[in-house]
Amino acid sequence: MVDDSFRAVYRILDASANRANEGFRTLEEFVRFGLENKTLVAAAKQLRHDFAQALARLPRIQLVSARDASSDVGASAQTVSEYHRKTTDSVITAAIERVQQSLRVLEEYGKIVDPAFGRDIEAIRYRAYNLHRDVELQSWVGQRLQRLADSRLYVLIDCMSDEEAFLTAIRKWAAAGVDIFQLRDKAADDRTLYQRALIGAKVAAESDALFVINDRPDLAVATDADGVHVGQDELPPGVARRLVGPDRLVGVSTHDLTQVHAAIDQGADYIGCGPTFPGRTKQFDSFAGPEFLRQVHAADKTRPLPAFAIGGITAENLGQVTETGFHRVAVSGAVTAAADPVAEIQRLKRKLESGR
Ligand SMILES: Cc1ncc(COP(=O)(O)OP(=O)(O)O)c(N)n1
Ligand SMILES: Cc1ncsc1CCOP(=O)(O)O
Ligand SMILES: [Mg+2]
Repeated sequence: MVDDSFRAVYRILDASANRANEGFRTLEEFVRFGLENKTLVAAAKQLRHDFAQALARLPRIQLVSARDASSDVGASAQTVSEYHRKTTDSVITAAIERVQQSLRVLEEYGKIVDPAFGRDIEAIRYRAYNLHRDVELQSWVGQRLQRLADSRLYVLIDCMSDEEAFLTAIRKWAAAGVDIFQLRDKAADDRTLYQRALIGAKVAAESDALFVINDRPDLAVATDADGVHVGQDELPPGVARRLVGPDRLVGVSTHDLTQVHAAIDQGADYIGCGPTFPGRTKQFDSFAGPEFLRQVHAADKTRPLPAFAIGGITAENLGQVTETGFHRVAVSGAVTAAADPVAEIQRLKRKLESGR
């Protein structure tokens, strides 16, 4: 029979142990079947195993004897939010919170029964914090990579006349179908770039569009942008990666297949391929043209990598791009200089999605 003075403690430990186990398993299923990340699966399994080892210090028969789910006054106290899970991210967040809260309860009340148990659970709790960090980062970068894979229309924008015009354009153009924005403004000072990028990253995130900074990994990190785009004259992709970290995107400009393969080897998440046609935003002495696009599309190695044709692309010449096999484009003047940018965005998007 359970000593009444300990009965409440045993019930608390029993409930928290079950809740933590359920949370660990919920996380592990996402890491295994959602992220398909072997390293994280191994870490999650090991943590769950070590947690079970720590629980073995508790008098199990006492915990089970004290269990009385039918008289649990907390069982009927539900919050509305616990029945709402919109995405796997919200499931993961709830599971992480459940594990962390349960481990803290086990640690504090477990010390009453066995101080060594409290110490074991404290160590498990800190390992759980790190695992949760890695799962959330992987999940966030996973989302960015998925949105990148789904992207078709990429628009390069400058700082525009003021913050309001900048913010309004991003909001309206994202709603019209822009998948990725890149802030590229060679005339702007750092403070202006920084302030616009803070706004752009936030507004783009609200609209499910990605927001990338041209040339500057430091600004991408400082403004929590989704990534950075570097050309052949900027920092090498591997260095940009070191600066922005594993959970942001690194895009690389390419003008021939050698540069394409180098970009892939250095960990690019996507490539820009051009310049394709003469345009108004940047002048070139020569053009890689549609032939380069055909080469990239035909090269097996580039298969999985999102590639955006760039340079003088408009709705009028888009057909010359899509017939090479490309179905992603990066444009600037076609949208920013259009009389009706929203209509132009919709026109480009329709053509990209229809393939003609
Ligand atoms: C998507 C995309 N592709 C290519 C470029 C060109 O980048 P880069 O060669 O570094 O030239 P600048 O844009 O820095 O003048 C790009 N910006 N975006
Ligand atoms: C930055 C850059 N790099 C290659 S072409 C280009 C400019 C793209 O702008 P537009 O679409 O107006 O030619
Ligand atoms: Mg550049």
